[in-house]
Amino acid sequence: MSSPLAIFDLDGTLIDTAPDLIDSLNHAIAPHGLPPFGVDKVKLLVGRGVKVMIQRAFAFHDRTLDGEAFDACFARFTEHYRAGMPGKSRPYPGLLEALARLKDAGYGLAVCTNKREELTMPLLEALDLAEWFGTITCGDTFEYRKPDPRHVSGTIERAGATVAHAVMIGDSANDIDAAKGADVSTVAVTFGYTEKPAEELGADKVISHFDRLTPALLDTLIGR
Ligand SMILES: O=C(O)COP(=O)(O)O
Ligand SMILES: [Mg+2]
Repeated sequence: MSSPLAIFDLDGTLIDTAPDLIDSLNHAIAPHGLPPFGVDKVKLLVGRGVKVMIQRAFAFHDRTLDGEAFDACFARFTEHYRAGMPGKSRPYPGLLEALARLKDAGYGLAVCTNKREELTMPLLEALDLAEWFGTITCGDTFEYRKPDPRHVSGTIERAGATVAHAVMIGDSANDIDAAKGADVSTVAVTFGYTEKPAEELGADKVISHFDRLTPALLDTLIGR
C-alpha cells in the first residue's frame, strides 16, 4: 500500500492564528468605521478564507462592501498580516511531537488550508513548520477549496497517497464535510475555531490535545 497520509487544516488546527487574524482584520476595517472585533468572534468569522472573513465582518454590522473598496480592504488586511508574521501565532501544544510520531510511523504529512498560498507559506516558514509537510495545498491552489471535497482529494493525489489511507484533521465543518465528501476519515480537534461544537461535526474521532494524535489512533481509522 502507498504511505498513509495525515492531512492537517491550518488555522485553528496546526496554528492558533486567531489573535493575528483579528488584529489585521481590525486594522483593515477601521477606515470603514467598523468597531474592532474581539478574538472571541474568530469562530464566526474565520474558516472560508480572508475574503469571506471580511464579508462576514461587514455583514455582522448589516453592511456590505463591494468593488474597489472591498479590494482595498482586502489588500490592507494582507499587507498588515504579512508584515506582522508570525506575530502571536503559535503551533498548538504538542503539535511537533505529534508530527514526529506520525512521521516515524511512516505517515506522510500534508496541509490543506483555505488560507491563500502567499500567506500560508511565509507563516509556515516563520514558525519552522514548512519542512514537515511534503504537500501543502491552499485556498487558491485549485479552482475549488474546502468544503469542496476535491480540495481534499486533490491534496491526496498530489501527495501520491490514496483516499482509503488518508485522514483529515481539522477544526471546522469545512474540513470534516470536505473530507467526508471525499470518503476520507476524519479527526476533529476541539481547540480550534468552530461555531458548532467539535463533537457535533460528525468526525470519526474527536481529540482535545495533540497528545492524543497517535499513529495507533489513525491506524484504526484507515484499517492499517
Ligand atoms: O483562512 C481561513 O479562513 C481558514 O483557514 P483554514 O482552512 O486553515 O482553517
Ligand atoms: Mg481551520
